[in-house]
Amino acid sequence: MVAFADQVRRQQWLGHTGKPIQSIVNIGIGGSDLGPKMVCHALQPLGEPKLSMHFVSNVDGADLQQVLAQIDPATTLAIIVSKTFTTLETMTNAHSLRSWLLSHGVPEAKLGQHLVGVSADPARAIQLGIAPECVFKIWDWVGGRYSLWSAVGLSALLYIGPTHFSELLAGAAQMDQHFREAPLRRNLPTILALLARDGK
Ligand SMILES: O=P(O)(O)OC[C@H]1O[C@](O)(CO)[C@@H](O)[C@@H]1O
Repeated sequence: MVAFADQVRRQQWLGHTGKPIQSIVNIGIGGSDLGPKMVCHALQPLGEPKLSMHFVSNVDGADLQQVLAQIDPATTLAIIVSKTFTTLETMTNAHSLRSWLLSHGVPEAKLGQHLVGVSADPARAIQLGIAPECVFKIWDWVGGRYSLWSAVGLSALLYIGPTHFSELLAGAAQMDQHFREAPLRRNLPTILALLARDGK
């Protein structure tokens, strides 16, 4: 995943016309959308300025159309993120985006340069035309709401780069440890949960 991200970030991963990737479109919903979207938003100052990031989750076609109006198929990389690769909203948007690429000049044989997948079920991703080596695997035991820390974080990795992404993972591991060990009155996730409850 890091080798792939490095290639895209160094402008060595080329679209079908030989131009480097400039736009990343993350297609997913729930945990396959919100985590990476939040990281890209929150860590924008660390983001790669040559990449514009887009997130599509709504099955209402207006969501996807708004993004397609801003990007060039020749320089677009779509990441289809779905643990199951069966989620209706994500599959609908993935098929629409695939058709848009094909109808805007991307030859079927070169779709692999514009489409990658993240899934616990790589065979389903390959059926969509994604090259086997471009399917990044999520472990079965990763729950959707925590999946940012797995391959679902690919768009965040592309945007903030491997060094910052490793720091993000290390920070999460540190917080896991703090949650397990800190006394309740100083336990940050516990305090946040209590504040959220009181806020209701
Ligand atoms: O990643 P998938 O399989 O497309 O599922 C999308 C989301 O739907 C849920 O299964 C339920 O909302 C979440 O856990 C998950 O993040």
